[in-house]
Amino acid sequence: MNLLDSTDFIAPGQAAATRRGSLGGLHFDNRFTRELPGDPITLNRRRQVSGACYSLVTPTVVAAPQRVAYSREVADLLGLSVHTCESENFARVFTGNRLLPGMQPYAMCYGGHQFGNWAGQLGDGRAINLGEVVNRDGARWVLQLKGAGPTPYSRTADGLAVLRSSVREFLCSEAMFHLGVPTTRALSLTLTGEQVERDMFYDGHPRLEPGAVVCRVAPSFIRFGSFQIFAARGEMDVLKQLADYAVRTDFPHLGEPSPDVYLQWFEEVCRRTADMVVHWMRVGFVHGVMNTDNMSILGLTIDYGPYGWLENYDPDWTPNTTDAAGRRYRFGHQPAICQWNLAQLANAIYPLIGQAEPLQAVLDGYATVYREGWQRMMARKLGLAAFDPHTDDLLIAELLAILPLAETDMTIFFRRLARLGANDPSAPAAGEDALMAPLMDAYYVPGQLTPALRRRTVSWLRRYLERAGRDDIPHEIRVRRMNAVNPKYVLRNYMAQLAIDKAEQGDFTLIHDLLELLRRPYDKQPESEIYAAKRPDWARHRPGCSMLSCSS
Ligand SMILES: Nc1ncnc2c1ncn2[C@@H]1O[C@H](COP(=O)(O)OP(=O)(O)OP(=O)(O)O)[C@@H](O)[C@H]1O
Ligand SMILES: [Mg+2]
Repeated sequence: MNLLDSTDFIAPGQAAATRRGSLGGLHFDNRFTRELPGDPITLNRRRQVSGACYSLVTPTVVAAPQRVAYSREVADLLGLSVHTCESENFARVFTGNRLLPGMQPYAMCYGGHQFGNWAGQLGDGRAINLGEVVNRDGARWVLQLKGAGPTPYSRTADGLAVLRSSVREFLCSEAMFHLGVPTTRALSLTLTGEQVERDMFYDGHPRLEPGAVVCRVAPSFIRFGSFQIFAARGEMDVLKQLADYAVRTDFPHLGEPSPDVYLQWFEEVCRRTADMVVHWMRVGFVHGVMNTDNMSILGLTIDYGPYGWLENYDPDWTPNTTDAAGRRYRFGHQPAICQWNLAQLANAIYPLIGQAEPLQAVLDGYATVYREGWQRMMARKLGLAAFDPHTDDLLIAELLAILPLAETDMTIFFRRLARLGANDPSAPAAGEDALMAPLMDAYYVPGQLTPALRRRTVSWLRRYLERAGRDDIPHEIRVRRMNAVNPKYVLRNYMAQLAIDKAEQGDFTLIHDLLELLRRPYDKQPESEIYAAKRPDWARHRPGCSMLSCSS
């Protein structure tokens, strides 16, 4: 039987499907709702929800579900065939119009610090979890619709998402995965057939935009703020239940929960978070809204809102106009913000451990874990065999001091470094023009590369080549290694915007093309060379390309 035959569906509002078991390949096992306390009130009304990790809520039925795109890798993870993904029912299920037996939709309760201030209860205001699929390998994947209608946590907002932000979320989740960055995944992008009003820059110019839903997929969507809310309310029993659940479900290798295991768990969360942000720094990703409600307990990148990609290397850049004044979430500040967020998580779980010192020690350890991870990563970007503290701290510091002095495309610059002949003993002695030639495409404004800056850059290149030459790695191997960590293609801000512009006209081809391109971000793809080039000039100041807001 086809998995998504209409006979397999029940409409929202009909009796909730409580039947567990497999259905044409999708096997639901809803451990989160089964094991954790739920909200006894099932009325979908905005309110404070106490003593509960979730509220049962049904996605809002929409007018005309239409599939825009899906990720075949994520479909495969879940065991969904191409035939199923291209069926009409697929769009109905993944906009929330139809529930499959075994699904039990719910919104999660969480709180969070937003821009450094405690915001109280936030929760899934527009995300609705459909259920947990256990796939053929026994792996657990939670399916979550973003933009599926209001929930008790919607506060003053509408519970919806627009095509613009959903294209960005869909493409970037998958692009990040293929870059090797820990992330939530995206199964599908669908249109609802309804219009949603948004004031993109909060400046009194609302417009109607097409409504859309992304189906996200992750082993868990638990956030730092999921623990904070219970600690803040003094609901210690729920805090403990959630922590025990998280340890048992997602960190089973740590053993049965105990104060010591909670500490080890926190240490692992610190390590995973450090690993995630090292990857962000490697590929030039700026999250844009690193509030504690947007931090995954699994160390996954979550919430692709006003994110952006560093084009010219500028550690002070933030894509988020809402953050323009304080630049709290600027590129260079992300590792420190992770530590600040981890400190909030430590505060929240402190009652489970009862001792501040060991928590503080783990938190302090984050700085070391991050630094070492960053050093290894930078050494790889430069094609060095290993980070040598005697020389490489200064070498890298000088490079990062030079890059912002002229607008220099980060992605192109690092990718092109591999073209320099680091194994050739005569390379450092090459003339200035020969040394600079592979890098010239990275400069946005030729005039900014003054003779003094050019001399300084050349002198750094010579130093770098001498240092790299000492490693004695064959050229082809060095190039291969560098090309495996320095992407050729990233989702440049303007590329997502072009895909949005077309999609809003009903043309989804660029979404499909970019999804395809970004499946192989490290490979040469000659037919797509244009996307490996610098951001075009028209995109320099265009909204959506250089500045974004939280409006989505
Ligand atoms: N249109 C909306 N309707 C209802 N709630 C919303 C809406 N937009 C954001 N929220 C809620 O506001 C809070 C902060 O929003 P934020 O922009 O971090 O999240 P988000 O983009 O909706 O979702 P997520 O973190 O799940 O990716 C969250 O509780 C979120 O659910
Ligand atoms: Mg969020």
